[in-house]
Amino acid sequence: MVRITSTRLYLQFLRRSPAECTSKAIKFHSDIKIVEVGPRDGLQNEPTHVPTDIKVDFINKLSETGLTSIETTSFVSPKWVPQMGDNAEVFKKITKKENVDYPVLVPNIKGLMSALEVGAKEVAVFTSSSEAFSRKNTNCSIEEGITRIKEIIDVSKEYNLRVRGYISCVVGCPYDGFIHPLAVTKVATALLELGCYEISLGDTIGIGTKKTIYNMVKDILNVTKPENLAIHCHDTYGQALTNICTALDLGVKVVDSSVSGLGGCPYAKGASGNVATEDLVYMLHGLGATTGVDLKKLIEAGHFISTVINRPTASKVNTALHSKYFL
Ligand SMILES: CC(C)(COP(=O)([O-])OP(=O)([O-])OC[C@H]1O[C@@H](n2cnc3c(N)ncnc32)[C@H](O)[C@@H]1OP(=O)([O-])[O-])[C@@H](O)C(=O)NCCC(=O)NCCSC(=O)C[C@@](C)(O)CC(=O)[O-]
Repeated sequence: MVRITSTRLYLQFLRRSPAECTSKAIKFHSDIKIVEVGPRDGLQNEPTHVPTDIKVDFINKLSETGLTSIETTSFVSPKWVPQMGDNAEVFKKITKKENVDYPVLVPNIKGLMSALEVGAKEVAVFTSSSEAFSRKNTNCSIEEGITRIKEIIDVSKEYNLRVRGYISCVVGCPYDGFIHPLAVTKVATALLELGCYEISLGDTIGIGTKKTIYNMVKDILNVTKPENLAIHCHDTYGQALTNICTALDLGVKVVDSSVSGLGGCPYAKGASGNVATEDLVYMLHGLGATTGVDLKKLIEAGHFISTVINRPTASKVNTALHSKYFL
């Protein structure tokens, strides 16, 4: 807590405009891009099957909120993640808006080919900074995973596809425990060298704190600029917003989130959803940042999906504002 020791200092403090009291990074980077991962990261772990048309309606509603990137589905093995088994149908059926990107997650060349067939323009590849998680999630080592990613990127270049890279377990792993920042920097360097335009740093089990997130991002900034990074925080321990602010303070300007806080990873038992997009937008707007997102429409989309999957929203902002806006 700041202790004000003299009346003069106290008066100076009171005279500061609200903008001066905001996070450093927000002042320097007022445009924050949100990558909505609810339809993919959010729904992939849902135990009951969500009908394709519901997924399509959900994505269409998200497309109307002002979000500019919506991760739509994943072209992974349906044996591993059955919920994403209707990937092609979902992708083909959604109404694509010109100013919105619809990236899809792919684990290998087979997934990439399916994504190309339906006309995806951007793919996301994924690996981990933890060896054990890599094996659980993709049945291969980190090194083998990076070889698969190289194959994906080589083909993607021929088709002018943008490739975003995810790294999971950037501060901790459910199997390997604490992850050293150097392990993350090593994988991030490899993905950037291969040609990923952005690396999304995933705190898969939401175990990060201000300190561990700071140390991890700071270390990666030895090899790349903040413009090449995104932060992806699950909220298992309620630290997501704080951790996101920590990354923003270091210059990161892209944040992943899931409307209504949907989600969890099928290979990280107990991991809860991503930070809720509604909570993120509320926080960013409160800091004076621009996101282009209409909070009211977002709340409606979050309420829609929570209702159809029969799950209370994990967004505090949605809980607080839904009745005010809609009842
Ligand atoms: C990578 C594999 C495929 C390896 O799985 P495998 O079993 O080693 O692969 P395989 O090559 O032996 O294939 C097994 C079967 O899957 C099929 N197959 C193989 N590939 C595909 C494909 N692309 N699309 C459709 N089918 C596929 C393949 O054809 C074969 O079918 P069969 O001959 O038995 O009938 C598997 O482990 C997999 O799909 N893993 C994905 C797991 C996943 O989706 N996890 C969640 C996403 S990552 C995440 O959530 C974290 C993140 C990104 O959000 C960030 C964070 O929070 O940390």
